[in-house]
Amino acid sequence: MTVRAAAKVNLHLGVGAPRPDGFHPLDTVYQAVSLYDDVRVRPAGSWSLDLTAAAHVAATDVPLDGRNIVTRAADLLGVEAEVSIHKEIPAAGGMAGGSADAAAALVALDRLHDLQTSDARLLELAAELGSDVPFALVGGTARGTGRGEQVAPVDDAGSWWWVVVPSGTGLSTPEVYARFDALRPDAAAEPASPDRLLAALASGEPAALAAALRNDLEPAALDLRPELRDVLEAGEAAGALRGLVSGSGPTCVFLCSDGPGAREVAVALRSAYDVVLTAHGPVAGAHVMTEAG
Ligand SMILES: C[C@](O)(CO)[C@H](O)COP(=O)(O)OP(=O)(O)OC[C@H]1O[C@@H](n2ccc(N)nc2=O)[C@H](O)[C@@H]1O
Ligand SMILES: Nc1ncnc2c1ncn2[C@@H]1O[C@H](COP(=O)(O)OP(=O)(O)OP(=O)(O)O)[C@@H](O)[C@H]1O
Repeated sequence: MTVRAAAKVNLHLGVGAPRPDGFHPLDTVYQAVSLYDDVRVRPAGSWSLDLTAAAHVAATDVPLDGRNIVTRAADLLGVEAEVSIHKEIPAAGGMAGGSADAAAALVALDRLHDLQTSDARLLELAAELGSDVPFALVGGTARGTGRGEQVAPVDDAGSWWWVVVPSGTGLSTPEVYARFDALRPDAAAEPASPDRLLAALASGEPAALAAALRNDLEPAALDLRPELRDVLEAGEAAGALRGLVSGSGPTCVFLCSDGPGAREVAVALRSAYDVVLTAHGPVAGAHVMTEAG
């Protein structure tokens, strides 16, 4: 059986001052977009894991041992399987590729072994694996609070088009949060609320959404990777409504007016950047693709 899970973009990422446990309080709005990883599981008496990746994914740094988040998901469920991951989501790119794999693995292994884990328990296990993993289960467009793991769907009247420019080299999420702390020693305890973004989503208007996009981690990602400013400028010069660093970066995403608009921006950016993808959102959370006998 194969379970598919989508990448995410944070449309709003409000970040507060670090909590005593080191995590940052978030008020974020996630959107699942149409770049997918697939996790295929087969019955087996022992554990095995292999990985393939689309040409645009630099997956050589993804560990295949007990550190892989899919192995950790199987450990939580206490099951064995023969598992293959196929990645189309940029690795360490700020689009929650590892989190998508974890969510897909939870669903796939639960089904394979007929564990009948409740949705509430799957969400708890997801939160143990990582802050972004519960959203990867749920998909669509959702608000995330706590450290990002408490997710609730929000009204989204639009169908939104994105151009995605991954970077050859990933950024470490803890490093980006540490740079946020260094740049913002005065950060308020409470993260910024997404009210304006939520109103824009409900309007369905691309120009309103473009004006409301916000990522508090963007200055930290740009400080670590100044060249991303050029990427953002190039996308906006090519006609995107707005460019934004995705989550902790370094992937840059560009909101466009519609599908043809996104294709036009993508064509223009391909003259300067090796990998330029288009995607739309919102799309579904982790879901079963095939049930092989
Ligand atoms: C940047 C985002 O992708 C935005 O959605 C997420 O906040 C990151 O989520 P994630 O990759 O699932 O992160 P986790 O695996 O939970 O945490 C990795 C590390 O990121 C930092 N971290 C993560 C989430 C959070 N709310 N505050 C943090 O400071 C911590 O240093 C933590 O040790
Ligand atoms: N299945 C997996 N796929 C990708 N990375 C994994 C996986 N398992 C463990 N990792 C490790 O997690 C790190 C972050 O990978 P991931 O692709 O989830 O980052 P990300 O897209 O920046 O995530 P986020 O947006 O949640 O910060 C990688 O550098 C890798 O070492």
